[in-house]
Amino acid sequence: MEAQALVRLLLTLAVPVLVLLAISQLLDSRTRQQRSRRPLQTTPLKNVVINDPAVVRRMLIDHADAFSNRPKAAFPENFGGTHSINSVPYGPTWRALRGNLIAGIFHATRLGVLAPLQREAVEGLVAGLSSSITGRRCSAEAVVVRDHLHAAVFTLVARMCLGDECPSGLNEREALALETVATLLRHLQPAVQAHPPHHHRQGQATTLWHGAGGIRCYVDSLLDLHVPNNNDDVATMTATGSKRPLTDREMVRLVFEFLGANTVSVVSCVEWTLAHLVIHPEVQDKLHHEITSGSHDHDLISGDRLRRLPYLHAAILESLRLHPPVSLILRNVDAYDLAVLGGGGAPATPADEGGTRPVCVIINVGKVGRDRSVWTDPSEFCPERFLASGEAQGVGPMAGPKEIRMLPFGAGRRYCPGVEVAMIHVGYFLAALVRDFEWALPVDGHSIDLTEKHGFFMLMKTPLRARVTPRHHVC
Ligand code: HEM
Repeated sequence: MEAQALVRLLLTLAVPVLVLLAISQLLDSRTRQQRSRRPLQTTPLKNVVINDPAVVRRMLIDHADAFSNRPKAAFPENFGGTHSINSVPYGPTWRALRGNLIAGIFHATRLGVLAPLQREAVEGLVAGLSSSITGRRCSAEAVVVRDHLHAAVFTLVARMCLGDECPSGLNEREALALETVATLLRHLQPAVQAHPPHHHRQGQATTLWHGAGGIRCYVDSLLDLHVPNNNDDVATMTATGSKRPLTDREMVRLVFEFLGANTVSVVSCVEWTLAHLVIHPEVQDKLHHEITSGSHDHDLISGDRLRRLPYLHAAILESLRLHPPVSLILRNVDAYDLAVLGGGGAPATPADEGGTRPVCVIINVGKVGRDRSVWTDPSEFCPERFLASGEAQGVGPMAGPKEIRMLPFGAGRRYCPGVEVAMIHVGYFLAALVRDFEWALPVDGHSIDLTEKHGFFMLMKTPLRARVTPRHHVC
């Protein structure tokens, strides 16, 4: 069966399966409720919140060895003992999985190959938004942009993950259905493991999982990957002993991580930035001027052109400073290591003297970005601070080794491996949305609600509603 047909079939199947899943979830949650009445047997982990940028830098960068693991409690779902890059303990397996993502998929030399997929996703977003505006009853009606954005970003990410035969131009429903299929895969893991589809092993992949147009997708890289059997040799980070391919269950978990980490974080950042552009029309005008001056439409969708848009870059950084999509950074450390750095308060003895006790360090990324001792008027949205002669000239998305002023992508060994691709994707989507549409407050008197909704990702509590007017004929 052709890959495209297979994906369409999956999308069609998703609806009835969803109903079944909802029922099983309901039954499941009842069982969980019953179980939750029993007392918990686990010892609670002590939480220590640290938001001082200087201490954060000492921990994550100077003492990276001791601060390279996340607490297990942060990953409560039972994935059958498998790990994502996020959850795997620091060691050779982590290095193999992370190295595969960075070198195999996100390497600078490979990012250019993604340009056609990125262009299609951006064009799909503009077309979708245009047709929803055309369908409005009156021109003053406000549009909720998040669903459009989510569909466009997810389509792009699904194609990076599953291959370029994954259909482009998914509408919101299809994107949601495909995402549901990914979620279902997670739920169906036991069945997948009982009947592993070995036909996709050793280069005999199904067309769905292999891109035919020269774009090596994430699943291809996972099929070829071998991970060490032993993840314990942290001292040398070399795998002693043999290597093995990933199990299907492990692949499902990694695919699920790729789809999730790649989508919502980018949607969140674009939506927050647009919200500030609605509140600050003068910033939007400046941005529009930068994006359109001296460019033809197609110039926009190129990495080269994006790099020559400093004000766009500054607006994205300012948005990430104020509203980091991943708002908490967690580390599992020994109380002694923390006490040595002056955190946690309680005196501790080294682990080898029997005094070990794990502590969960929580870094609030938003608080670091709004620290009054570091930023002038920290709550103000002011992209100019990141331009030449601004107070944050030279500050980028990655936390610097000498000083941390903000850390939207984390710091130290476990910093976000998607930082470059995320900045490119946010830039592409924002540039197209500002180039083609004017964003304004709704005329029905609603203002923009900047309340944050905290979860694994930090989104706007009330999705952005704005009056969106095409700047020219964009369909
Ligand atoms: C605006 C977009 C994004 C933001 C703000 C963001 C932020 C973060 C943050 C704060 C962390 C934790 C870092 C730490 O603990 O020090 C993280 C980890 C991670 N992110 Fe992202 N991320 C974004 C996009 C992406 C993308 C596009 C991917 C691609 C798959 C990705 C994959 C990951 C992975 C795999 C980890 C775990 C890394 C490890 O433990 O070694 N992220 N991200």
